[in-house]
Amino acid sequence: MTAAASAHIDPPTDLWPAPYARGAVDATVTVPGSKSVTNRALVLAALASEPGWLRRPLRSRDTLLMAEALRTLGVKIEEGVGPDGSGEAWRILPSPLRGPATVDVGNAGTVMRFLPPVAALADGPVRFDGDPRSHERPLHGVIDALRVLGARIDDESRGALPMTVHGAGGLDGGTVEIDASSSSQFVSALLLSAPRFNQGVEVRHVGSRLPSLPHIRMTVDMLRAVGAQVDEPEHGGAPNVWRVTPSALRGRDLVVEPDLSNAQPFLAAALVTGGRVTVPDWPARTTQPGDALREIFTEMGGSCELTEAGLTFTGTGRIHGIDVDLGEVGELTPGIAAVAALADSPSTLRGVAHLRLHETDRLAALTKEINELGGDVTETEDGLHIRPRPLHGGVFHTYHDHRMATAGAIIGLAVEGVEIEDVATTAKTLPDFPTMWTEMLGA
Ligand SMILES: O=C(O)C1=C[C@@H](OP(=O)(O)O)[C@@H](O)[C@H](O)C1
Ligand SMILES: C=C(OP(=O)(O)O)C(=O)O
Repeated sequence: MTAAASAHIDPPTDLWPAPYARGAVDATVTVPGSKSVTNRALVLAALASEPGWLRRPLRSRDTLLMAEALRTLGVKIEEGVGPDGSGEAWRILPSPLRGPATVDVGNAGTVMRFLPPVAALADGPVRFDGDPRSHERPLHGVIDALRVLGARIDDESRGALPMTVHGAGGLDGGTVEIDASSSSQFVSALLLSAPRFNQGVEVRHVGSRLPSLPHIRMTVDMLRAVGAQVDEPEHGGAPNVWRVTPSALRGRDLVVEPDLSNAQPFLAAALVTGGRVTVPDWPARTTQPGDALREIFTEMGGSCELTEAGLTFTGTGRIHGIDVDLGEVGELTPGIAAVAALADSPSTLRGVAHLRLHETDRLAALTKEINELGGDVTETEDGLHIRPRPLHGGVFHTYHDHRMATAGAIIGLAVEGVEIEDVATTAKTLPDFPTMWTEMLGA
């Protein structure tokens, strides 16, 4: 091989000029289904004792990886229209779970955490691997707990991917203590499969903070909706113990709610441009953390109204800073940080130390990228301090993080010349983002 042929050549950087808003947006934006609901529903349907339907599922990298992994384990997932003939749907036909199998988790926290307990129920080895970042994201809570509950796992990297779960056709289950302070998904993962464990499960969180409680509530609600019995005694006002009784699960006909965290950049556009955006089908009641945007973005200067048409969010063009604990709604942090960088007063975002272990180290990435556009952001122990300053154009790097890309697009609305690196990374949860964004702006 010649020196030139062996030299490492960086691929050309893919830059997307973020559209600058010349006026107030006025748009209705239909947001695809929730990632968190779709992937929980797929797992529960795969573990059920009868077929189920999933209508308006999200079709994005994370959910297609989940569907593909379940197919590899023997579950049939067919394309179809829902039983009432409306909308696109998946029909899920559970079958005995089989190994050997190989699961690609990509960089999906839901796939890498929710599927190892399912694999323990398969009748052979299941190998898990994914993107380089998946090797760095914490998984010890799931691995250690599954071992206590009776599973055999080879994790050559000790507590991380890649690993092999040696499915034995069933799992004892029982009582386990875990530290879920680095990810709520450890708790959700164990609860979702627990009705199929011989003794069910009792999970006790023993760590310091427990992030993303609404996502654990989503798990509990969705389990109950398919007939599982879940008890969650409260401790100091919040649950820290969950008990799931062994039982058969019903097949469900579920219409997936729009992804309210993916609605965030569009609502932010109303706030930033002093415009108006309506998101149809905004649920009146939901466990999705994105529902907190109604309160957070209102405090930051807008107003919202929930009607038959959906949620209409209206901005005034003035954005105020905010001091807020985002521990329960961590995945909203990049979008809130982007809006905060454009505000008329400083912001402090707290309670999100665990974001250092998300798709990328989000606290470091937001600090670096906003500061490179002229901003003044500092990392704190558990969040960000953002002092707004006039920003200028430049490249906004995204680190394979969909929410970094949408955060950069929000800033680009108000700052001319922002270019988003690898906007295609939004395909993790919202493949049509660039088109939806330009359509919202009337381009
Ligand atoms: O269970 C879920 O669907 C999720 C839980 C949260 O994870 P962490 O608790 O790891 O933050 C959230 O950030 C992620 O986007 C989705
Ligand atoms: C943290 C996120 O994803 P994951 O499910 O991969 O943890 C996210 O979507 O913001």
